[in-house]
Amino acid sequence: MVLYPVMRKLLDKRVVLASASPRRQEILSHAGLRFTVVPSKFKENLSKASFPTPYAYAMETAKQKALEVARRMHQKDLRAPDIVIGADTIVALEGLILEKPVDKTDAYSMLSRLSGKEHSVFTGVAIVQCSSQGGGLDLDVSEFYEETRVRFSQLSEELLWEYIHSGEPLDKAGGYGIQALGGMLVEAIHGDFHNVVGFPLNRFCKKLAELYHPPRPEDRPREKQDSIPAVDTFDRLGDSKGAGPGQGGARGDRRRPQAPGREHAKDADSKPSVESVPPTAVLELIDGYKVSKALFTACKMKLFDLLRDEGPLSTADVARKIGASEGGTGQLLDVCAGLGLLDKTEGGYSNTPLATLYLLSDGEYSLHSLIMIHEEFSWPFFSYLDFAVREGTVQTQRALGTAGEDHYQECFYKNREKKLQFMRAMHGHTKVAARHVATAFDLSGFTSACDLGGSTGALAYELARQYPGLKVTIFDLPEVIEDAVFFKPHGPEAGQVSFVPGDFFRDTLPEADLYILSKILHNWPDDKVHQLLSRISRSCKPGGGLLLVEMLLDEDKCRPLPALLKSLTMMVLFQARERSLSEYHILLQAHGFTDVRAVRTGSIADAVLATRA
Ligand SMILES: Cc1cn([C@H]2C[C@H](O)[C@@H](COP(=O)(O)OP(=O)(O)OP(=O)(O)O)O2)c(=O)[nH]c1=O
Repeated sequence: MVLYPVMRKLLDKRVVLASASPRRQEILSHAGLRFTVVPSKFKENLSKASFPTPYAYAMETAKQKALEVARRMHQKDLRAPDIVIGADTIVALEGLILEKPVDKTDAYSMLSRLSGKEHSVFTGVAIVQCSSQGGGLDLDVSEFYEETRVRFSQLSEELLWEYIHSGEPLDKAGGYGIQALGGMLVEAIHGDFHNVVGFPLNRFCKKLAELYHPPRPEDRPREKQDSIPAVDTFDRLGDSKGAGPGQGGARGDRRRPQAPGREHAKDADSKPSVESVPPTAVLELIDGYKVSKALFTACKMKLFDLLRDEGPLSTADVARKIGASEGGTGQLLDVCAGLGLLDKTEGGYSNTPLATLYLLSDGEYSLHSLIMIHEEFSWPFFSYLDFAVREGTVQTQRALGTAGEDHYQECFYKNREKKLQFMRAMHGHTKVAARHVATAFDLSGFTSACDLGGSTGALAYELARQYPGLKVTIFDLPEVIEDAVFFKPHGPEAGQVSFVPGDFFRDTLPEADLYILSKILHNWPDDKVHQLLSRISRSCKPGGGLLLVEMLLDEDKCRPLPALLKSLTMMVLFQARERSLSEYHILLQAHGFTDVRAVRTGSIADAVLATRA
């Protein structure tokens, strides 16, 4: 769907694939991309230990591969290509990164490790846009990664050696090729097959669509030629001269995103015109609320559940089953198809993987309850955004028709059904990013953790899975704890997690080496935030840790857009907000925490770790 417009945009560009991998060449040429192959000479020898996650390593290697080619071509030709694409595929198992085996013995050691277990295949991709002006080279890097989970069956020694002797493992990450003989070793795969073979085509197309069709105001950050340390520390952020922390520091030259029209406005000679600054971006902004409302409505009508259970279904069937008009249902279904949530074929409508993963009401990573909270609570509060901005107060009276003091209670704990909906919403939202957060830092030095406001335990159970030596206590309101049992997993990690009822503003906090505040600080106004941090600071022993899980704003507070919108939501609902790393640093320092580090996980929540001085 996005392919054609994107590929058309690339037709007049010099595209280079910085990879010797025949698989990548094949995947991209089958997708209709025209490109030249220039294998990268970058030595894949970055220190793995310096990356907090395997995918951070893969993304950085991909970026360095692409940058090496862009610079080399620029030096040689004095004209770099328009776009250089780099990729790096790795296999990750139990914290270990496996690349291509060096010999048969190495292949044996890799494959026997993978036998009978599930592992992740990560491909990091870098898209480097080059422009050479006045002899200089300006590079603009966009990166992403994709993860596919692969489960191997139990491999006998005989099969293992026969496979190794076939010669297939040697030029492949993890020592196998799923696309050929190695496919016989694989019991199950969850995610994009092409990603395992070396290139996540689907994500790549979406990324291109984001970059080229149409240009969006919240364009990705621009990078100069320096590399990105995966962990931001405040000290590093503060290095840059004349810029706020974060600009020109750890994340390179992150210039302001250029909204269409901004660059024209700067140029006094060229007056913006409808031709040079088309209105597409504004029209898209106008339509934003329609997109949200279409999603809310489809979820409210449980269309995705219906199509999972009985699909593919025609418009008439769907309309009949949900008791709605055929005309309206057809339009809603088509919009969902246009949004990439449904596939429409001659056989009828069915869910796309995106809908299957996130929009079913009972999926493991379901965001259905979260969507319903937005429909029922955020939507009415946002209707009074102008009042909230003007008056600087929460618009409970206008939005809910009540003047309740504690509208958090009002919204989410009104009755058991609402409370469970809220808990399910938080559960799905936390679960999506839980693994990214749990592995953002090496927390193996901690033996006890206390997740304050940890609700259903979505993060606690993931921490327990990642750190078998860690005991996690969830400290939350009694009414939350009494229903947390519904979310308990069946695995051994359940035994590492316990629940203590209490109010973190009033009751004594349980003892722990590591305190966790996951999406808590953004719920409260500043005075409450200080009150809570001061209580944690008093309970935390010197050397203990505090892990914050929030969406980090960039230092200029103009990016990333999801964090900005989240912040606006927190303002409208609670007169609260999201913060930048330097703001957290100041807060944490004021309460006796030092060594503040952050990892932007690339998922829907980032992680900040600090140590009690
Ligand atoms: C897991 C797996 C990997 N692979 C391949 C994809 C990649 O080519 C390779 C991982 O090595 P990479 O270092 O990512 O790529 P490469 O060395 O082949 O090419 P270049 O560095 O020039 O870009 O493993 C498969 O073909 N099938 C598989 O199932």
